[in-house]
Amino acid sequence: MIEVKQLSKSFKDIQALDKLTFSAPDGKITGLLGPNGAGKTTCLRIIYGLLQAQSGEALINQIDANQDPINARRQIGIFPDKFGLYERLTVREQLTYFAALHNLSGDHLEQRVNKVIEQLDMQSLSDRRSAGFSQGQRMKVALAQSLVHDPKHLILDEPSRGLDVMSTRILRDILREQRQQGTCILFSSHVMQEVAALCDRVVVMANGRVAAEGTPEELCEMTGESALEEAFVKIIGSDEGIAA
Ligand SMILES: Nc1ncnc2c1ncn2[C@@H]1O[C@H](COP(=O)(O)OP(=O)(O)OP(=O)(O)O)[C@@H](O)[C@H]1O
Repeated sequence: MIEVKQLSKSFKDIQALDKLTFSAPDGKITGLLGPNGAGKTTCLRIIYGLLQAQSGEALINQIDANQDPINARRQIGIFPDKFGLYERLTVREQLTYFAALHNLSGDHLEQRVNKVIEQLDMQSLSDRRSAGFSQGQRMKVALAQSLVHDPKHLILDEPSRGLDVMSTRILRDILREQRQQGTCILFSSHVMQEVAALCDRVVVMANGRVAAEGTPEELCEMTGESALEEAFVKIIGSDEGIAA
């Protein structure tokens, strides 16, 4: 479970997060939806220990990323916004390298690498170097890399940005599969369709704060709207920076 409690972060005079508080339960997909500049990336970067908050807590399985970023990060798989692949390594070598960074070794490491290759149906790619891979193939490697240490929490920043329809569908299928295995999945988006298609719970952010949270149905009920899109616009007070 990921719990964000009273998290505040400012960059000089910009208050990016203002006592942000929400939680993302295990076995559910939680979407962080907000317009550009709402503070989504700042929040995720604090959770995975790349940024320090000025106050508040970002707890991953009870470990505060602000106090103990290394241990907190061990609990997390990160699907990066840019797929930084090592193009001279084969897929198997790259996955082995990342598994080793997460302290896996020996038979267990080998089993995990084989498992993600199978899970993502990458057998035919596994001994190829990633230079020249298509966008969908690169996405699969990045996703396999985030899952190789079998994390109980998966964090994705704008996951389908730049992906074609096929890659987006593969990504969604894998996220649903991970959810079924009990993984806590948190992703940020400013694309309503993506959130509506995937999320069990939605945390709507604006100006570094939670504007509303609940299931898509609850958000509609709360605002008296039948369409999620209208509910979001009502909650945020504008449709600027949100994509349909
Ligand atoms: N390193 C930084 N230095 C200065 N200001 C920053 C920095 N990072 C973020 N900000 C500011 O903090 C606010 C929140 O930014 P953040 O990137 O978290 O928003 P976001 O919701 O992820 O937006 P987007 O959807 O555009 O990625 C914005 O006003 C942004 O300009």
